[in-house]
Amino acid sequence: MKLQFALDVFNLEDALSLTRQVRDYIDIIEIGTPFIMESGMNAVRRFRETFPEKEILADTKIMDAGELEAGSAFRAGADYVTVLGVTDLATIKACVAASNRYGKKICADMICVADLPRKISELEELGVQGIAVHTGVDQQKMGRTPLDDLRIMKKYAKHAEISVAGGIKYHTVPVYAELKPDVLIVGGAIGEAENPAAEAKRIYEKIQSFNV
Ligand SMILES: O=C(CO)[C@H](O)[C@H](O)COP(=O)(O)O
Repeated sequence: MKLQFALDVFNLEDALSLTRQVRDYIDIIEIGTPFIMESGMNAVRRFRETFPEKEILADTKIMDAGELEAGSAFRAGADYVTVLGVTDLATIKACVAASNRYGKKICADMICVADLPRKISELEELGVQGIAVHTGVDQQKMGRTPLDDLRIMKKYAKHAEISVAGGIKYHTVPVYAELKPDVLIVGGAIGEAENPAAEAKRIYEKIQSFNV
């Protein structure tokens, strides 16, 4: 199980500095959607140069023009690019084509997908390499968590790597880790902590205790 650190920030230099503090405790760096909206693919390029040893996910949440937009993020240095599961299958197919051209991976974000079992089957049929269970920031404010969706995902996914995101914190890591997703995604709990390095370390170590 890997730890993906989501950078939902706005300032490139602050994000680089924050990531330097936690780099020993994270496996995947997520260039979050608000960050991409602010800094574009320049953020992906800078992180690729600065953290050559890390995997990078560009959280583009693609909705259209799949080949064009995914290709842009892969050329900038992303190892994973996200597409929205709710979009047209033609767009998802185009993203997968781009991932195969660059030898990288597409991750479908299942935020707001109503029929998870059906969508999981369609995505795996198209060759999507990763699927993310995701309760968004606005949904979290209504008290929702991604736990039930993760249970469904584990039941129906056959090949794809499974990741999970949505307000995960140190004390809730075990309930997710017990379900054995491939990637746990944590944003605010690390980025907004008083001591991000200490928080990343204890979350990373907790995850490692489930990897034995
Ligand atoms: O994709 C996202 C928002 O759309 C976030 O990156 C993801 O939800 C993880 O952040 P947090 O742990 O703060 O919920």
